[in-house]
Amino acid sequence: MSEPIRVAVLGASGRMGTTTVRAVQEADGLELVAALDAGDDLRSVTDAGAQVAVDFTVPSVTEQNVHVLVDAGVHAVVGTTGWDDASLGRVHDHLLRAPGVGVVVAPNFALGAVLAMSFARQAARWFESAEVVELHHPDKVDAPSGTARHTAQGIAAARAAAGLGAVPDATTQTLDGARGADVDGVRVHAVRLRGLVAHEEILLGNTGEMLTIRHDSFDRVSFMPGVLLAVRRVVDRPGLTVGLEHLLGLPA
Ligand SMILES: NC(=O)C1=CN([C@@H]2O[C@H](COP(=O)(O)OP(=O)(O)OC[C@H]3O[C@@H](n4cnc5c(N)ncnc54)[C@H](OP(=O)(O)O)[C@@H]3O)[C@@H](O)[C@H]2O)C=CC1
Ligand SMILES: O=C(O)C1=N[C@H](C(=O)O)C[C@H](O)C1
Repeated sequence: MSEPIRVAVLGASGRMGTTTVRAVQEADGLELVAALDAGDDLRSVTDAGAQVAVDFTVPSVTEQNVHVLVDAGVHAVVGTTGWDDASLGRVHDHLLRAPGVGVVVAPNFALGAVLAMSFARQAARWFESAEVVELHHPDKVDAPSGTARHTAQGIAAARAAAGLGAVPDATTQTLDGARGADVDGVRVHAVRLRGLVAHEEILLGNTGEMLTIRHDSFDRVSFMPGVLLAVRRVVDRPGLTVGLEHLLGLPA
């Protein structure tokens, strides 16, 4: 039998961190060797001999964590939000100087959410209108969600590739925020409600019809199959991968 993959979890006491620690401990072929929280020294990841670190921390520290891990030759699986083209570009460039090291950044590890985003990209070219509504627990610190941004970017790219123009919208008078955030021309709305975990609705409209694509994470265990898949794959996937769709063989 092959040796287990040695895994560290960053943000281990958080909502996702605690679920990830449990999932790694229960997974075949993985061994939890370090669990770090705010204030812990990242050197304990390498001291513990971790091959892969999973980051579920906070947007303000996740990029710096990844650079430290890459310098140490540790593969990274990142679920923390807050990434943009500039921060992803810096990690991409860093990885060119660290051959063999892999980083997977995924805004959502729930298989249904990744499929919903893929379906939305596939459908987007056939609809005049598109808007995204994300709904989360009120303890979430960022809005809109990383998933909603990724969804809107995918829809916008599909619309552009199909030669569609701007989404129709006659609004000229509005309260600030009433039409949500503009992500590449696609409106994104964020709801924060006690009782929710993580939910998204993608609304696609034509005259006389609407297609709704909805995904619900009712429990954080929904993210774990995707996290474990990424941990197992990242060790043989050098460079930067953005989005779990690439590991599931879905069209990007
Ligand atoms: N990709 C995906 O599928 C998913 C992504 N997420 C994202 O994951 C992130 C975490 O979410 P969630 O678990 O709900 O948030 P929490 O606030 O529950 O957890 C974050 C944890 O990170 C800790 N932390 C802060 N700074 C550091 C640091 N420098 N090193 C190590 N740990 C640190 C915090 O500690 P302290 O509280 O002491 O500051 C806290 O325990 C968010 O960005 C969220 O959007 C969430 C769900 C799914
Ligand atoms: O903070 C959360 O809870 C979640 N964050 C991620 C995001 O911002 O997209 C993934 C999921 O929506 C849960």
